[in-house]
Amino acid sequence: MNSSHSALRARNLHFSFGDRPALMGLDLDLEWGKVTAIAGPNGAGKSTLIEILAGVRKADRGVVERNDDVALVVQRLSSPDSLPLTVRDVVTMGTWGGARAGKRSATERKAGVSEALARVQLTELASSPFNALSGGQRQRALLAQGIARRARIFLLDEPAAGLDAESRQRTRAMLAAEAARGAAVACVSHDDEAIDAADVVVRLEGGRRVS
Ligand SMILES: Nc1ncnc2c1ncn2[C@@H]1O[C@H](COP(=O)(O)OP(=O)(O)OP(=O)(O)O)[C@@H](O)[C@H]1O
Repeated sequence: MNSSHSALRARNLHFSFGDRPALMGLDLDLEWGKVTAIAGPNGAGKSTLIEILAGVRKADRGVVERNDDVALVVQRLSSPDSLPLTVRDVVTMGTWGGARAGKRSATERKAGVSEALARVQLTELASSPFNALSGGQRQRALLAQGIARRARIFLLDEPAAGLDAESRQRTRAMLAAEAARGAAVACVSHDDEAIDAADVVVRLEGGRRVS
């Protein structure tokens, strides 16, 4: 296999919490232009996998090869009350780092932030406090942060509960749009609709990939 063809390639991932194995030898490829749903029962290892793919948790064994910047959209993030951030602030943070950040002028960055806000339909809430957003809106703001950074790999840990059907549907449409632009998207999905809508479905059970 030529690894340069996939956006992300993971091989033989192992991870344990103490003596409790969470991932046991998992292989995964994420392809450009595709949405991959990561499905499976509670405790199967989905969140652990997403964190290892994103690089915020290190596998005990195995390798992850990432062929572009990764945007990680986690569950239930909030900003500290002592550091009030607007939605625009959160999206602007996306322009601070990343492989492509340094090459842009301040004007280009501002335009990139506005475009990212528009792509996730949050333009009207740009000046609102991030903590005042609903769970689904926060998720979209973090997605916009990745878009502003021009990340091309999006990893989402979708909460099992707490988002209404309309909100999930909106996020799903936005992820499909990013994939249509060529991004590689992986999303932990709990509902059948999201799993049915994905281009690729990866199922975990007890820390192993079963399909
Ligand atoms: N911080 C932790 N300390 C100890 N064990 C943990 C920790 N986080 C997860 N685990 C265990 O690791 C295994 C995998 O958990 P993980 O959260 O990755 O599963 P999941 O598929 O995302 O579950 P859910 O659908 O409930 O979010 C489970 O057995 C879980 O109990």
